[in-house]
Amino acid sequence: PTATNSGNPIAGKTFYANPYYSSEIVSLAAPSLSAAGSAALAAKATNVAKVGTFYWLDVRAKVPTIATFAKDVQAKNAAGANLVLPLVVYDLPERDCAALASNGELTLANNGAALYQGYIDDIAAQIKAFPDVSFVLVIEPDSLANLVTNLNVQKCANAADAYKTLTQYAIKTLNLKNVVMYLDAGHAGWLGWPANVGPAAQLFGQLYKDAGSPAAVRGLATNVANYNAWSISTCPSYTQGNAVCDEKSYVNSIAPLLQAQGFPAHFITDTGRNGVQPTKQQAWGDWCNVIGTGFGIRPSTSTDDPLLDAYVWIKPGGEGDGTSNTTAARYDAHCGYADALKPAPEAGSWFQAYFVQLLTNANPAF
Ligand SMILES: O=[N+]([O-])c1ccc(O[C@@H]2O[C@H](CO)[C@@H](O[C@@H]3O[C@H](CO)[C@@H](O[C@@H]4O[C@H](CO)[C@@H](O)[C@H](O)[C@H]4O)[C@H](O)[C@H]3O)[C@H](O)[C@H]2O)cc1
Ligand SMILES: [Mg+2]
Repeated sequence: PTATNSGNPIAGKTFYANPYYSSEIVSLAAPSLSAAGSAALAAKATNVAKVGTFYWLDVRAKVPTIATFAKDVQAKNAAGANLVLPLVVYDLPERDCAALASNGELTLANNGAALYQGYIDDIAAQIKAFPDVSFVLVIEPDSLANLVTNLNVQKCANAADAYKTLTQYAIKTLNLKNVVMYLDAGHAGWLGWPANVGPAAQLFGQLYKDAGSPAAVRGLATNVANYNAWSISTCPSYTQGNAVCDEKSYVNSIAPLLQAQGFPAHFITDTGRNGVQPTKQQAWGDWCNVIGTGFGIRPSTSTDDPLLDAYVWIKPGGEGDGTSNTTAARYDAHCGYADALKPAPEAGSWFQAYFVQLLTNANPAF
């Protein structure tokens, strides 16, 4: 494929709305809203349950769920739907190495590399069992991005080689006909800085080539679990110093650098929590449970940029970013900041007040 408009492999597809997220809403959010007398919001909540979000394989125990969802997708597609199954691969040893909130189950000291390869093998086996189902995979949020900016963090420095070799293992093993993969690439406020975008492109390009340029690797995913606009006319104050202040400009600045290295990357961008612009972030690096946010543009493969395959909801809105309990093992100070909604549950757990915030502030509205 040559230019930036080579065929979008997910064009026209709809993202599967998995029953895990819809059950969080139907069994947790809606009843709570009704009990609080917000019948109107409860009704809107059930509409959110129909939106296709990415399902995070954040522990090995969740891998068998793939089969459950894939069977449902098969049935729905047999009945005329045009669904793809969106998943996040997210279990590297020393996960989230520069933070604490999302640290995972695997560590290098406890056989984490071998266990991770087993995790990837299990995912591949599930996918191979459903050759007629198309899978869209986001590979390891917050991993390679941390190798660009946080090698000064001991945990990241120690894990750097493992992150690279295991990511290569993942994209080679998951390089299957019914798979489209996007490597996580942070966001405009992380790797979009002029000082970071070159090293980022170098890292992604090298890894792509070292893995043999896998056909299933379509490009990069941006803004995962973050809040940046896809396209904004006035850069918010907290982005000062970086003209690359939205995801569209980040994508358009990194794409040619990747192309130059033989990586014809295309993109997907997380719009699950970017509906309110500018955000209420006090600093651009504030990432935890940010107040005042809203659901953003709905998932769609109709975009305004040939580089962008789709707007997607990767971080499921309503699942927390990190606990605000200062005594918790995974307590990260970012989740105690003034612009972080409190009290907050552990990362990945249902955060009802946050869901209500996103729903109330949704743009477009529900
Ligand atoms: O003026 N200048 O010239 C200049 C030059 C350089 C500057 O430095 C840049 O400053 C940026 C902040 O502005 C930093 O970006 C932050 O980096 C954090 C990781 O360290 C990210 O945190 C992750 O966020 C994830 C969700 O996105 C969480 O899931 C995950 O748990 C969590 O760890 C933040 O998003 C991201 O915003 C850059 O590293 C840093 O290089 C700054 C100014
Ligand atoms: Mg996180």
